[in-house]
Parts: sequence; C-alpha cells; structure tokens
Amino acid sequence: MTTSVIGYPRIGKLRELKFAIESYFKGDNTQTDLLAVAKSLRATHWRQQADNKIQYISSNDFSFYDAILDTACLLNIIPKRYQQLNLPALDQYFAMARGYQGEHGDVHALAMKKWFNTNYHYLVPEIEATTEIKLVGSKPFDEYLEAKQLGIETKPVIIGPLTFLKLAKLPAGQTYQHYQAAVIAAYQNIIAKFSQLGVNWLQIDEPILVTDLNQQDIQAFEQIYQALLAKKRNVKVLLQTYFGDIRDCYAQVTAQSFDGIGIDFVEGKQSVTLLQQHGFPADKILFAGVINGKNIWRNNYANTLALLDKIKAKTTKLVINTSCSLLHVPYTLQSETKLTIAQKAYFTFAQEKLQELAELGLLIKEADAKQHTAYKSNQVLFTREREGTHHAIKQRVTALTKQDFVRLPEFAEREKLQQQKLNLPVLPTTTIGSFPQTGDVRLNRAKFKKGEINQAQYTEFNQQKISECIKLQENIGLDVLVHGEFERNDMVEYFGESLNGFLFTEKAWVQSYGTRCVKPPVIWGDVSRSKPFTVEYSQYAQSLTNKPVKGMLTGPVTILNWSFPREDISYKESVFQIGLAIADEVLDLEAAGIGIIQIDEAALKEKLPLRKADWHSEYLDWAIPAFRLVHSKVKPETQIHTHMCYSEFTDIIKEIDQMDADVISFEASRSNLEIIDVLKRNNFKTEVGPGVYDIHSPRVPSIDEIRLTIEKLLAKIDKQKLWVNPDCGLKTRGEKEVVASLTNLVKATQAIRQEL
Ligand SMILES: CN1c2c(nc(N)[nH]c2=O)NC[C@@H]1CNc1ccc(C(=O)N[C@@H](CCC(=O)N[C@@H](CCC(=O)N[C@@H](CCC(=O)O)C(=O)O)C(=O)O)C(=O)O)cc1
Ligand SMILES: N[C@@H](CCS)C(=O)O
Ligand SMILES: [Zn+2]
Repeated sequence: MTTSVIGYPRIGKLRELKFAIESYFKGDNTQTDLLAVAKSLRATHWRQQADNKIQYISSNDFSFYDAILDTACLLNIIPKRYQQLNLPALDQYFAMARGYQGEHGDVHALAMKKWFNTNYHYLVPEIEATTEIKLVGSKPFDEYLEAKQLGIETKPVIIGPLTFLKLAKLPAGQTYQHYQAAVIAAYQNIIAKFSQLGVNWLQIDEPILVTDLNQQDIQAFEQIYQALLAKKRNVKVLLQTYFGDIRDCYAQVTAQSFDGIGIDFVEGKQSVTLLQQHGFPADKILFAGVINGKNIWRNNYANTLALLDKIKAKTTKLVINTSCSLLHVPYTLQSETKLTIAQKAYFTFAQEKLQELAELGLLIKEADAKQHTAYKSNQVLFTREREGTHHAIKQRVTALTKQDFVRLPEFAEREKLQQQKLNLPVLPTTTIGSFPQTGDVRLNRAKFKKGEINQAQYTEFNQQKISECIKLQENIGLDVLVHGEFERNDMVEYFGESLNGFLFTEKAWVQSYGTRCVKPPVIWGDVSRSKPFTVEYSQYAQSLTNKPVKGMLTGPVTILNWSFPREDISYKESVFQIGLAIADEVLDLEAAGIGIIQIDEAALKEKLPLRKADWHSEYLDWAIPAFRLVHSKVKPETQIHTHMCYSEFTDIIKEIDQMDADVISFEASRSNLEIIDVLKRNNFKTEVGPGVYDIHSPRVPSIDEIRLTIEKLLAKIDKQKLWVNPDCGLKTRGEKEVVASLTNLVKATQAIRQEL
C-alpha cells in the first residue's frame, strides 16, 4: 500500500530555520547564509520521508514565513505600499509579513489570521483594484527541481485557487468571483510549467471545501476546476482537503476529473458516511487521511484498520495519508530526553508518524494483521489503563451544578460597583500582560532549568524585572498595570507546568506564525492544582504600586486548545477539570487583594467547529460555561477581564458577551476595526479594549495614528465602556519599541481625554 504526506514541518528539528531567519532580520546573517540553511533543511526533510518509503512526498511545503504569502507573491499580489519600498524581493516579502519601518519607508504588515481551526496563522493576501494577477514567481518549480536533483520525485503542493480567493482581502465592493478568471489563467500557467518540468503528481490544497459553502462557492469551484483540469496535460492532479469533511460538495468534487482526492477521515466526521452513501469513482485514487496531523497520540491501529476496511469496501485505489500537513505537530520524539520510555510509547511526532504510515501500509496488506508484532505492540497501549486517573477530580466535575456557572449580581450592577471602587479615568489605559521576553529573561529561566541557579536566585531576578516593569508603566502613565509575565515561557506551557496532569516536552516546537513557535504541553491525565502558582508574583507586583495591577491567568478553553488534548475523555470533561483548577487560582488571587483579574481566552475560537451547524452542540455549549465556571464565585467588585487575540468573533458575538466578563480586550488593528460595528449592532454589554496598534510588527505607531484609531472607536463605542490597549501581549517585542509605542498610546489617550 502506498503512503503520502500532505506537508512536513519546515522549521527544523531544532528550529534551525527560525534562528537563521531571525539572524537575517538582525543583520547577523546574509541572504546567502539563509538560503543555504533553507536548502539543507528541505533536503533533510525530503530524505527523511524517502527513507520511510513515503511515495508521495510534498515539495513547496517549505516557506520562509507562510505559504499563503508565498502564493500571493507567486501571483504578483503585492500591494503598492510594499512595491514602493523598492526593496530586494526577499526583503519585500518580509516587509509584507512583518511591516517595515526604515530608510525605505514606513508600512504596516499584511493582516494575519488563524489558519482554519489551528494555532497556525497565515498572512491575508490583499488584492488592490490595480493588481494584475499573473504568475511571476518560480518557487514551486525551483523546489521541485531541487528535490529532483537529490533523486527524489516529489508532488509539488500549491494552495488551491478557491481557498486563496476566499481568504484574500478584496477591494471594497468586489467579490472574489471578479478575480476568478485571472486566477484561473495564472494557475493554468502554473500547471503548464509543471507539465513542462515532467511533474507526475500535483497536490492542490483546498481546505476551504470543509467549511460551509453556498451555491456560488460550489459553482466557482466547478468553474475553476473545469478550466484547470482541461489543461492538466500529463500532470496528475490530487485535490487535497483537510480539517473536516466535504459534505457540501462531495458530489461536485468526485464528478471532476481529478486523478486523486484527499479526504480527511480524522476530523471529517461525515467522511465515511459520504463515501458509503455516494461511493467513490473507480477512476480516481482516494488519499485517505487517517494519521492525525494535529495531535501527537499514537494511532490506534485497530480503529484505523477497521476504518480502512470500511473505505476499502468502496474503493481499492487507496493511498494512506496524513489527515493534514504535519506542520501542526512537532518534529521528532528523538529530541525528548525527559519523557520516560513508557510515556514516549504513547506519542508520535512528525518523524514518527512517517513510521506509523509505513506500518499501516504493511498491516493493511496482511491477511491477519492482528498477529503482526507491530499491531500487537500498538494495541498494548490501548488495552491498559494509563497512569494519571484521579477519581476525586472526576467527581468534582460530576458534582457541578447550574449555580457554579452563574456569577451574581448581574453585569450592570457589578459595573457600577467596580467603577466606584477602581475610580479609573475615562478610557483607562492598560496592556495585555506580557512585557518583552528579552535575552536576559530567557537566560535566567534556562539557567534555572539547567540547575545553574537556585529557586531563590531565579525568583529574585524575576522580581527585579517586575519592579522595573512597574516603574516603567508608572513613568509612561498607564492606568492599570501588569507584572509583565517574566516567569512564563508561554501563557499555556507555564500553566501546564504549574498544574497536575500535564507532561512537557523540551524541543517539541510547533510553528505558530513566521519564526514564532509554541511548545504545547500534553494533557496526559486528570488535571488539578496543588497550590497557588501566580499569586506570589502578582502580590509582589501589587505591593510596588498604588495603581491596580491585574492578576494574569490563562483560561481553561485556551489551555485545552493550545495543549495536545487527550483522546480518551471528552473535551468537555477535560476543560471543566482545568476550569476548576483555574477557579481555585482566581479565588486565591482575589483573597490576596488583587482587584482586577484577567483570564485570557486567546484561543477561544480555535476548536470552534468549521461548520456552523456544529457550533453549539459540539463546542460553545461547554466552552462558554467553562469560562463562566472560572469566575462565577468572585466578589461583585472584583473586575474580571478577558483577552482574545483575534476579533473574528462576529458570528459568536452573543456568546462572547455571555462569557460574562467585565472587560474584554482583543485584536482589532490588523483587521481595520471591522468588529466595532458588530459590537454596536449587538448592544454588547461587556466593556471593550479593541487593540489600538499591532504588536506583531516591530513598527512604532505614532501618536496621531493612535489618536485617529481611538476617535474611530469613540464614534461607535460609549466612552464609559472603552479601554485603550495594544492588540496583544508585548513578549515578542523589543524594549525600545515597547516604550515608544506605549508612550504614544498614553499620549494619544491623554490628548483625547482633554477633548471629551
Ligand atoms: C499569543 N499567541 C500564542 C499562541 N499560542 C500559544 N501557545 N501561546 C501564545 O502566546 N498562539 C497565538 C499567539 C501568537 N503566537 C505566538 C507564538 C509564539 C511566540 C513566541 O514568542 N515564541 C517563542 C518561544 C517562547 C518560549 O517558550 N520561550 C522559552 C525559551 C525557549 C527556548 O528557546 N529554549 C531553548 C533553550 C534555551 C537555553 O538552554 O539557553 C531551546 O529549547 O533550544 C522560554 O522563554 O523559556 C519563540 O521564540 O518562537 C509568540 C507568539
Ligand atoms: N497575557 C498574554 C496574552 C497573550 S494572548 C500576553 O500578554 O502575552
Ligand atoms: Zn493575545
């Protein structure tokens, strides 16, 4: 049986690509150095797959920043503001990704958005009225040839035209159909070029097909692919879908002359039913996504072989595939020295998933797979009870009642009490929590982890940073302060480390955006809290100032969504366990005199099903209660804040209000404040702090720029309900930029207050 991989992690075993790119940004590395690192990583990744006998290996799954951005550049979709910088191509590319401020000009980055239901982020292509869409680049062709020179025949992968068009930002008043013909022509040229190069298989990714589609979308899909497939010549085309099932367009997809169709049987709840009800065309190959590309638990071969039996009943032309790109899992278990052998047995990262694919490829051919050693050793894991089960924790969840999810008194009454108690100026200024995680902060933690310094020395350093951070915020004139989160490696990993029931890795990095990676903890068993873990630092910070300092917590939904979740209990049970642990921390912070507590739900949208029909029953019905559970027992005058990194919650605005926080801050600056009208239309009760500048970019916003943004906000939001803050935490930024940006933020707010 043949095997396929949709895409491979590109950051490198030890994040070599991240370090090479960041050195290039700093000027410590030349373009030649950077290109050499990239080339060597690509070769390693292809060879690894070839060594595991993967027959369909992707090329062009590499990117210096993001594959959608690569596609925009390939298609000449480069907004004028970047062209006018007159930078060399690679620097223009990075200017689009990160913004640019320097001798060539001052421009914002492209908007950045979550990639479907993952913690990966893509850059939103911006088509302007004058954009001439056409094939101009050569990246996919160059990388195909590069692999070929190594003796490896790859299937180049490109983002599909429909997905690309539907994710792009268009000139006002335009629909994506307006650009359809130009995009088709460009893709026809891409296919023609691949054909000239002798490409055997081309993978076209269309994850948009797993989302809710309307008739126009389906029609566009048909038109696009009729036009493309008519010109495919000797190139075989694999239409690859992932992150769900294609229930809206199964008939239209199978009716087209694709040579292969990639279907996700892990997240695609209806994939098997679709196959059983409608069959599968005999002239096509089914690339069956059965190896989870998003989670790290070892595949259960009994379940997968049973699933493959059902699939085989409908087609024998089968390739075993990953469910999505392996970009979303870490590189290799081999780098983990602290997990026990028994624990490691439960996991597979990207490299180990190649072996899983190979083993399944063998087992599926066996007359009696159950007798095979690989099968037997796999099944041992699923027949014994894992350590980490705690009945007391399970009972705490079972004993929850309705009242545990309701905070009293109601919002309006609390709002008055809090205004009296806190006595903040109109348009209170604050930040989201983290301050720059500079080299010294990371070094201190690294030394502590290696045992080179003791707990007291580690804490003393962090207290020194907190003290400087409080002074800095006071000097700048912010109203509600934060302690700076210097003790945290990451807002989720740190919480995992502080709670029972999690496992941590050392090198299991997953790309989040650009060069930024996260190391999600693993939810291994039932979750509980042994002792308070944020109170001391918060209390210390509060002792240094008369201004309020926010207690800073990560919410249960975000902890669940940014960890590798369990597959043996429901998300609901897991999130309520985490919620109870965080609720204990909230009450301890309150008892320690912390009057404002922020519970970040940055990742609230992550597991929101991609289809609306599933939103409530599969997600919101437990995710919103999980947040309410965390703060339901606090006093009326304790102000509960929450923060979400993205403002894309237009469709769940009522549910966000029902989280019943007192204040919510969220990203808005990169998405043109579009959310504000939605808040107004929905009579949003929660006070809001839409981010007034973009923290993902190193550029410093001017006072006038921030003033303008605040004025726009005030046109739509009651001044009594508006907070002024950046988009998100400042941990990725440099100290200088942060001081300059926050100073401008406070000055802009002060100027506006004078006019109110
Ligand atoms: C807010 N966001 C977050 C998301 N997901 C999260 N889980 N957390 C988030 O905050 N998703 C959406 C957004 C945007 N995403 C990010 C993601 C990542 C970063 C970021 O800055 N990442 C850092 C890594 C942070 C970290 O954990 N640092 C560690 C040090 C790790 C390290 O490099 N260790 C070395 C060894 C060190 C030594 O021995 O000297 C190693 O492992 O080799 C720490 O601080 O301790 C990144 O660099 O990518 C930001 C926003
Ligand atoms: N409090 C966190 C939220 C990030 S989403 C921070 O400031 O980094
Ligand atoms: Zn955020």
